[in-house]
Amino acid sequence: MTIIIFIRHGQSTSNVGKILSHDVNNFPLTDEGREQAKKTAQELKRVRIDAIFTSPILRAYQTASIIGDELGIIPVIDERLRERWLGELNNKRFDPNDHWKLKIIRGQLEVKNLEPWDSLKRRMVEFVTSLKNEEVVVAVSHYDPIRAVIGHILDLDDISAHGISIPNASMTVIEFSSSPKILSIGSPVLSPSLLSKLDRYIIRA
Ligand SMILES: O=C(O)[C@@H](CO)OP(=O)(O)O
Repeated sequence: MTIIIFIRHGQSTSNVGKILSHDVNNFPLTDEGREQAKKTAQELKRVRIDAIFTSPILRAYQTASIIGDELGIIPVIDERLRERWLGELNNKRFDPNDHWKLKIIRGQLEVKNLEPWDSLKRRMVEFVTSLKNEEVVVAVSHYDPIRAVIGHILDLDDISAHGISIPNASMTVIEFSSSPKILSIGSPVLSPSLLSKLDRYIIRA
């Protein structure tokens, strides 16, 4: 069994500008995003962390570096954690009140080269199943890829998982075994109930 703590990167300039981007070297963390990452790092100090993996994309890598500095762990880049390939939506603004995904499902929008939901699920599950047993791993990724892990476990398609909220720098904790368990979704803190489930990994309650 492996415990994976998926962390969505801290707030970035792309989030503030409501821009979708799979670019690697654009859209850094904002000052708020750096503070969010530091707060999450303080939470993570409460459990034993064996490794940190991160998406190569700047906002995620910066988040992982802030956490790694606090925990004394050097983050390892893993391409499977990268942002969804957005095709012709890349670097485009989106309106959260008239979401592009709803437009697609209603046949009002077609997006060339958008990475399919099944591809997201496949690469995220490949990442999880490549991890060593009995490890506690931090994985810094993005909104859609983390939703895809939840979608895999709950057997939800992209739109059926649309309402899942994964705030910046939040923790989605998965106990991965032959029957995976979701221990938290988009949580800003490790709650006492969650810590009780991680009791053998706790350093400081
Ligand atoms: O832009 C967003 O809302 C999401 C989409 O997956 O990306 P990120 O988590 O990188 O902000």
